[in-house]
Amino acid sequence: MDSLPHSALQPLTDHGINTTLEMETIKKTTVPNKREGGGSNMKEFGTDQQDDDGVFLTWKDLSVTVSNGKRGTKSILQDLTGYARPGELLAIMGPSGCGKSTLLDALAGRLDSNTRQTGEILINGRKQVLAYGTSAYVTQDDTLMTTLTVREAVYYSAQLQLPDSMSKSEKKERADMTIREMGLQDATDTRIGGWGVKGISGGQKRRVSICIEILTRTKLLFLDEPTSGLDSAASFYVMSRIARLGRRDGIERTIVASIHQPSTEVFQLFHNLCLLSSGRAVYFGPASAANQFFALSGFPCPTLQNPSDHFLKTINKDFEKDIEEGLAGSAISTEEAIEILVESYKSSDRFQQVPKQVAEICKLQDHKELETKRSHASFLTQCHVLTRRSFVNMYRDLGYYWLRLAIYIALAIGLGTVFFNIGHSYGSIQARVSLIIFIASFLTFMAIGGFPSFVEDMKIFEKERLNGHYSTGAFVISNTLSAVPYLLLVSVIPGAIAYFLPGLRNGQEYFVYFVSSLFACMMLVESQMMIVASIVPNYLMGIIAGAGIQGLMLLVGGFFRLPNDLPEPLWKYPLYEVAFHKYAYQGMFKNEFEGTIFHSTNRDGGQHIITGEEILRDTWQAEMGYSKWGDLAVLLGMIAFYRLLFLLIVKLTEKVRP
Ligand SMILES: Nc1ncnc2c1ncn2[C@@H]1O[C@H](COP(=O)(O)OP(=O)(O)OP(=O)(O)O)[C@@H](O)[C@H]1O
Repeated sequence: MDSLPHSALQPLTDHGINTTLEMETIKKTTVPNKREGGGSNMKEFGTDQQDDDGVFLTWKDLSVTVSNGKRGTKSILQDLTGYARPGELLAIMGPSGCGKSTLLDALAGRLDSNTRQTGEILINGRKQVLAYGTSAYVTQDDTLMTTLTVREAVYYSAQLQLPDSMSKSEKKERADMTIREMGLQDATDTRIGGWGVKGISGGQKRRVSICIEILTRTKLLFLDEPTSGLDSAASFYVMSRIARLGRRDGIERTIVASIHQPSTEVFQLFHNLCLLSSGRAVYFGPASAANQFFALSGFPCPTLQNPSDHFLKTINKDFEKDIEEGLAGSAISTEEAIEILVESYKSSDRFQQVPKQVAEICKLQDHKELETKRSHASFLTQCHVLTRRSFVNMYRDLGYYWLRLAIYIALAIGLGTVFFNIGHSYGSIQARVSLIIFIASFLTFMAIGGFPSFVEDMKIFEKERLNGHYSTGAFVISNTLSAVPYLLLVSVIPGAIAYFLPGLRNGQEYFVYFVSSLFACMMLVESQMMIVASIVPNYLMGIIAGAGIQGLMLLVGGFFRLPNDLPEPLWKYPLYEVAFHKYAYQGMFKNEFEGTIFHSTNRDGGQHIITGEEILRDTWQAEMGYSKWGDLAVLLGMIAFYRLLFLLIVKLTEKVRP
């Protein structure tokens, strides 16, 4: 369990407000008349009708099913009807696996593609898509850049999400204020940490995730278990600040949160409660009336028991025996208890009122269409901030480039030693070719080693992109720019060792070409791996798929089987033509051999001369119609092509997402 540092509790006492008083204040300020919102009369919506900037979210007969293969379909949500209104906090509660996250996903338009949704979800009475950036969603898992400190993570995010009209200092102030609001002031300079590197605690990560999503104060906020990993005091402070957001700066925000185990104090912050059991509604209505509903249905909350604990205990059928015993001598099973509650809810006035309220919300004519574009940082700012963030991440993540640099140096020293001073004899031709092939194939092949780190980047990108933090174009550009210095480093240093120790062709121009070609190949492999990551976002499968693609290209690159010997359908056309190895090998061969002469002495003492052009044309069947710079240009063109393809795939995925 994460414990909140003492100073994190200070803001309340700093302002001379005690906990109870603050709760009262929250209730008074954020809970207008509609706190008792069970009634269906239109007066109830009076204030909201005037506030046409708020977001009314309604759902009617919402069902979600998932295909269970041959076993048919499994129902996750069944005929749910409800609403969430501006200035209010709707809590979704229920036992684990009852469908809370699925309901949130459905409302946020993020259901998995293997699910099927029926029923109607309306925003401000209209069917409209929640465009990127019009809502924020704090997901259950904390996908954060582990190498950054808390301050950096929130500050970079503020720079990305807040508009250019805000000054840098204002953005910084907003970030600092949000960090303080979430009680993270003592952890600001601690790295988030992740696999293998301990950083902040799980509960603190949860709060960093919330910080990042509440920075822009979107009008619609979804939170999936915002208090998981938090102790009861931290849960209360976090939830009270979230509740306060509902009516901050004179703007009413709609907040929907799934929550597992609210304390009595936290429960009192909820305006409405949606209680689910196995995807069915057990109760929907004012949170304050839920206790009475349970009592009237024959399940009164025992004195001194937290009502939310009582609700969950009554409807949790995962641990049948314990619950039965827990039902204070009651002879009925949990299944029966749930049936009684569901029927009791269906026959209640409240159940009749909910669709009426939904209809009334939908009838309101003056609701604006949801803003489709939120004001962001400009594209240039996004590129700049993302490049800086990515550069810092690559610098601090040993697995991204540093480990590769160390291994490349070791390999280059190995190569330099094995091929040390190959000389200029006829026999050195074979050694030169072998050395070049090893460098252009194996060293570039190892560029897939950065894949796991890139997959982590992709996860963060996907989460941030779904919440509309920045554009896909900015991500691709920044990822390309931030990688350049590191790729230069891993191609120049090991490249120089592997070039000069064996004594490859003398001359600055030749070395520059060699290193440029190595750099282009590494970047190309990374670009191909980006595409793999966008299709197979899983380490192991991605590395296997990536290695398979590289292996195939290596096979048809024109060395292991000469170009004219490759079978024409498929292997020569198109694979040989699209394999980057063809251009890498031919470019590096031309760089090494074009314009050179090698002498050999026969057994009888006769001299034999072979030119570099003959080696290229006759031995390696290189295409001599264009220069080595043409090969390099093809490699650079391929980098651009693969990066654009990645952009296209991500954009298409966004389009086909439900
Ligand atoms: N895309 C999916 N494919 C298959 N099953 C799914 C899918 N989405 C949800 N489910 C199933 O639906 C049920 C509800 O899942 P959901 O994540 O909504 O529950 P939850 O109430 O949020 O649980 P928890 O509180 O433990 O997070 C689970 O049994 C889950 O396995």
